[in-house]
Amino acid sequence: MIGLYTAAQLRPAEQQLLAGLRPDTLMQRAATGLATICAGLLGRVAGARVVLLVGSGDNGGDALLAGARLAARGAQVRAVLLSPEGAHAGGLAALERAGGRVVRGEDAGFERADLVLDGIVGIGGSGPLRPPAAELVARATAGPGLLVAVDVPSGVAADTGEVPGAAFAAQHTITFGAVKPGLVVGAGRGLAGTVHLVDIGLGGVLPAPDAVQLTDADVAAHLDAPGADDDKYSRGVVGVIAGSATYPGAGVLCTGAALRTRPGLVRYAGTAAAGVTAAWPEALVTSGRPGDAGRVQAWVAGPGMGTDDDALSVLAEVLVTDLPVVVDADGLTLVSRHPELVRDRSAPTVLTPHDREFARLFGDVGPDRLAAARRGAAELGCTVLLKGDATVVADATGRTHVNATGTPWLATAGTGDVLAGVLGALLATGLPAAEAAASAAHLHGRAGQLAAEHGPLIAGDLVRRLPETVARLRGSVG
Ligand SMILES: NC(=O)C1=CN([C@@H]2O[C@H](COP(=O)(O)OP(=O)(O)OC[C@H]3O[C@@H](n4cnc5c(N)ncnc54)[C@H](O)[C@@H]3O)[C@@H](O)[C@H]2O)[C@@H](O)CC1
Ligand SMILES: [K+]
Repeated sequence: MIGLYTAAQLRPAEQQLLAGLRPDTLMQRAATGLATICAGLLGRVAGARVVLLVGSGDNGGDALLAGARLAARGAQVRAVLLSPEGAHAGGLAALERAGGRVVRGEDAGFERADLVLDGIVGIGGSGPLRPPAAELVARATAGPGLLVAVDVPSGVAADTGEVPGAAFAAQHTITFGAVKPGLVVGAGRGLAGTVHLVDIGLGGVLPAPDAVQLTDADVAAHLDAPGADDDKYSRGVVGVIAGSATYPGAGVLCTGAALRTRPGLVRYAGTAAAGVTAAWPEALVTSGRPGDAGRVQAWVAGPGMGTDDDALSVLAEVLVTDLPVVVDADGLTLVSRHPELVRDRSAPTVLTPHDREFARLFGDVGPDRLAAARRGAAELGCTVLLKGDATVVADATGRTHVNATGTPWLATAGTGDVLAGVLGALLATGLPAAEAAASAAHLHGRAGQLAAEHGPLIAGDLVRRLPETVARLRGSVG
């Protein structure tokens, strides 16, 4: 599990750690890590042209100290100071001692730079990047130099990923102590590039994280192989309500995904029964009501089921049970009209909206996706899986996961139906809703990555790749 930490969580931890250390110890550790990674990215340090963008806080101090280390190894380092009187004095002195030079923006040589290090602002930033910083960023990023951000790309809100104005579009972000949410979610995710974490020794003093990312190993732990005592019922029976006689596709994809994630038993209830059974003879189908399907441990309801009164009565029948339920797609439209169907439940419910569905349920997502998912979850006392470039899962207690897998190729018809089926299968095993939802997003993203290795993907490819994805995840942890 990778913990994501806000500035408000990091600062006291840093203070606590610093209490027993020399005042500049953490900054020196940060700068050493920064210089080492920059050297690795450059390949050859001697003679490399490095430009530092230096703000007046400690983020600029990090850049100056790292620049000093690179200069000491023979790099030609130039520093542009946004506020000459405010620049970190120790960092500036170290840079000059090592042969680095302070220059005006016009003399930075961005057009010939090998690497630009953005130390304008880190976790101390607020609001849109101010005009002089924004102008400097525009010029710096137009050149050929490798774009490396110190701690957080300037202009990205570290806690949320909000990007309210101009920002440094980094190819790499070298972050200290812990990964910040803004590097992995929202608009910030798209500006952070590859994230490198430098350990500055905070491990023992960090509180519980604000949010987490699951790793392959975390998800693999939920995908254990059947034991000798297992039978088709003991692995968790999923019930699927999806698709219609006219449009059976959602039922086929959702049922297939559930079967392929955790083969045991999948039951299907609805008017797409004929299409589903043709595609998946392994599923037990009924064209009747959910109550006719037989016993299940979790329901998935919604993809392609329609939004008329019949669909509403079917959804209501499932939501009055004391079983975990995933509500997706058309089911979300129905819940937005009848939120009490979810609010009044005591069993776990997972809602899986994309942004427009979320807006219908809870109002606009806004720039802070973590806060939005938490808000929705608290409002209806459920788990919200907010789909996106980095899917966010929050439960009613505020526990939050940010997904770390996936590919833009997943933005194609039917992939949501697959996710709903994967999630239903995991929920039926008895996993808590938030774990099931976060694991499903992770697995779905990995299946997408695997399918994309073979070319442009369609949703059916994800279903086909699920067994191999599960095998790879399990294999990755031996
Ligand atoms: N606190 C610690 O113990 C450590 C901090 N470190 C570094 O210190 C950084 C935090 O330092 P600070 O608290 O000094 O804050 P920052 O350096 O992140 O930001 C403060 C500076 O940014 C300016 N600023 C704020 N918003 C701005 C905007 N919208 N446009 C332009 N300028 C803006 C402020 O005027 C101020 O000069 C971290 O991001 C990290 O890089 C690291 O050295 C590791 C240890
Ligand atoms: K920065």
